[in-house]
Amino acid sequence: MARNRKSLKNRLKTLQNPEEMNKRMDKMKENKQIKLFLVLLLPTIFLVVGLMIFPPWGKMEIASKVDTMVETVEGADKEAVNLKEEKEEEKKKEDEKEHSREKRNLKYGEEVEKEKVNVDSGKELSGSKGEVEDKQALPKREVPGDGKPSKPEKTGNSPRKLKEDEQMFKPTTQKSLNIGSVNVAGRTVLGVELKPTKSHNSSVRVYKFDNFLTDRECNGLIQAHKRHAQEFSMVDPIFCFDHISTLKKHLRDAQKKLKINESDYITGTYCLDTKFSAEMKTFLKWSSSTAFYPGESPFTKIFEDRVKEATGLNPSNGGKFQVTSYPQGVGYKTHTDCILDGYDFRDRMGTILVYLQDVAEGGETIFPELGIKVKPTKGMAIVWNNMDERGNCDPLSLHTANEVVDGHKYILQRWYYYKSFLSLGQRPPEPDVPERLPGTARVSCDEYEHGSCRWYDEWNYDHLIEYQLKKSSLS
Ligand SMILES: O=C(O)CCC(=O)C(=O)O
Ligand SMILES: [Fe+2]
Repeated sequence: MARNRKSLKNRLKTLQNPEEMNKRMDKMKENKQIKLFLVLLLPTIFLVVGLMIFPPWGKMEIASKVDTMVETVEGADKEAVNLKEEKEEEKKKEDEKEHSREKRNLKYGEEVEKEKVNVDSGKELSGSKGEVEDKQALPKREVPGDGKPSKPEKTGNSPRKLKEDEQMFKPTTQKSLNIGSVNVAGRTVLGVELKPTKSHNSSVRVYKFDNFLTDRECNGLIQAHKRHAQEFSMVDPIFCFDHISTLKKHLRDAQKKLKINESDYITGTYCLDTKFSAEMKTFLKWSSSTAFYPGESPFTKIFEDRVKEATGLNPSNGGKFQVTSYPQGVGYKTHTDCILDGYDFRDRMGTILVYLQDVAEGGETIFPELGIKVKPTKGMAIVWNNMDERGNCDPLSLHTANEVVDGHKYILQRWYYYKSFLSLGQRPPEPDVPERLPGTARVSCDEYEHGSCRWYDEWNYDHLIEYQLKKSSLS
């Protein structure tokens, strides 16, 4: 309070003194000028400093850079879109190819079904087994009938899934036959051993079952095979040889003078290119094999159950079902169904073969080492073991299909493996090599005997492997 009173007194003193008053007025004017100066100068300073830090020309440059980038990104986007479109187009083509393949394969299954080869039994259809491929054992040489596991290839399954399946898979072993009897369409059919006419110390035993398939089943299979083969014959097949010497023998026999060199083979194979293959088609003869797989027709279950009952052969050790036909003048080389000196138990322990129609003359199945000769008789099955109980391929299991002299021979074949594997009984994916039109069949001419070429509706890697092994001998 005392301080307020003192400052009031000072103010009164100033007002009463005019000199003091003028001094004060001048000071106030000075202060106003400084304020005005500051008000005008400061924004200018800020403006100048601002322009120095963020020059508008720099911004223009950045903006133009951003624009260019946008353009580039848009360009890249367009390129990506084009690429994507191209990829989609490619995928579409690939899918179409795959689809037509699947359609073909399925069609065969449908055909077998359509022909009602299953009418004698109304049993349930089993689902198709497991997976595509397991540990690969490459065949040492070509084995008739394409029975060995094929090379792992494109599949719809992830490697992880395959691995899981592989771990889950429990192989079954089929060491021997256990021949008995079976009921076929209300009749008991009995297995009978075919006695060898030659003495031998072989483990191989051959048995026959009359009327193992009904007439209706035989006819159905023939019809399905014929249709399938007919469909396949729309595209010229590619001719493959186990060796160039086999090709030369065929040419010599047909009295054909064709100059063929390395460039006429499809790269990576022993298969002749389209031009030469078309030429071969005009003079070679072959038997034809078409195949279907477990679950692709109700018949597969009926057949494997019947086989199990009659022979003890376990369905899970069975491979594909193959129908083969031989026209007049054609037979098949002397061979074993298993690999001699093989190193793998995943080999064909037993074979069942059913004759689907009579053959007027020739076409016998001959076991030269055992002295056994079987005349094709409609519905009759023969079954034998190729390996002994320890899993060795028995060389005395050699057999031949004698040339058909009069008539047309049709058979159904199925092989049972000593040790089963994951891809057994699965339709194998077709290899990409050699490049060919979809639906192109392969005629394999392996060894020169009885005109042993065989037209397969499926591909495997044997000829590619053979080629790799014998590449040097090509020239
Ligand atoms: O047709 C035959 O009699 C025998 C055929 C054969 O042994 C085979 O294809 O592996
Ligand atoms: Fe055979």
